[in-house]
Amino acid sequence: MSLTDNADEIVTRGARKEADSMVQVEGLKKHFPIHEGILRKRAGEVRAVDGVSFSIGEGQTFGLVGESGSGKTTMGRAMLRLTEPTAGTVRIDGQNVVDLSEDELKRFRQNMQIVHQDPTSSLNPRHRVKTIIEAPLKIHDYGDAKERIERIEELLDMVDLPREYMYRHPGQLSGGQKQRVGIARAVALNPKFVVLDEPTSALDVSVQARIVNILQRIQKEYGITYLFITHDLSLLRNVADRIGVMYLGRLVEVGDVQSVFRTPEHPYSRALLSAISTVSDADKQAKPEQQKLEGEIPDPREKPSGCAFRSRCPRAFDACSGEEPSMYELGDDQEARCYLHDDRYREEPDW
Ligand SMILES: Nc1ncnc2c1ncn2[C@@H]1O[C@H](COP(=O)(O)OP(=O)(O)OP(=O)(O)O)[C@@H](O)[C@H]1O
Repeated sequence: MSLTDNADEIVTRGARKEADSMVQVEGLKKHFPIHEGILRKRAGEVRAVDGVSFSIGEGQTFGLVGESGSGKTTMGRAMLRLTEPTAGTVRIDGQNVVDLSEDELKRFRQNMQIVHQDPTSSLNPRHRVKTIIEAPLKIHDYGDAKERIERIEELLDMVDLPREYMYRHPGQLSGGQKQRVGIARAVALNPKFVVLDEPTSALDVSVQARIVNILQRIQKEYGITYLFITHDLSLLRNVADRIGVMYLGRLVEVGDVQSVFRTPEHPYSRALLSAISTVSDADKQAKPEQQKLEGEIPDPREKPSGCAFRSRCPRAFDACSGEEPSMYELGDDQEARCYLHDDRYREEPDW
């Protein structure tokens, strides 16, 4: 265990560890100004994403988990520049997308796509499926009309939809079928990186597994790198290679999925894991004591000083209200932002 209280050191270590990564995020921030009163005067800001760094290996899935309001969607959108980041860099296949001009960004979009949570609002109800899937192909000058139809057929096969569905409107499809159209549209140009923003949470439980299955199959076949955003940690057990746990705009734990499930090293991760019933006995074994997550996530405008989780943390002690803890390296691929891992506080209750 070592204390990494120097930002440069963290960046260097991350870069070395993930030399073959497809996605590298460093110091990403997105702050939203808050305006109040008739004159809409600036009255503060919401630090939705506040200095986040992580990377994703090529063809891998990084699961991003946290309660509602922790900043997951904003992070996914800022990474794709669907909202402009306030600071930081996002490298996708070596290209810092934050640096791209509008024209360059438009071209680069074929490499990075998103699947939205709600397929109903993300598909234009007036357009046929053909028009919806063809849109990115046309924008990026993919072949002639015949080649585009062939590609649409291929994509419908890929998401297990009958080819004749290309002549249907979204209103004639079930929720799961609409989401499959959303996936077909996102992968139409064979992107390198796709953000999956709660891709199954608006769907019936019965169709969720099917959607996950399709996403995994496509990833395997095309080697696509995923950021899988969810508030459902149990979903990530079989889907993610690595996990990032987010709380009030910051990552509090990052690690490979096995390690985080077996031995969650941040009290927040432990609390999230305690709340799910599908943790296996093997996962429970290392840390049998369960912790309940009490209270609500604080208003991000009134973020506690020091460790932001301390207002809800059963293990909080004096140091937690001082400086925010750094990320402590805890294994080959696991780190947690918690003073319980600092040698200076080893006297504290053994958890
Ligand atoms: N356009 C915006 N203007 C101001 N604040 C915003 C904006 N978008 C998001 N926020 C705030 O940023 C914080 C993070 O929101 P975000 O939607 O990214 O969280 P989330 O973890 O994805 O939550 P959910 O699971 O509910 O989607 C919240 O406090 C939210 O109110």
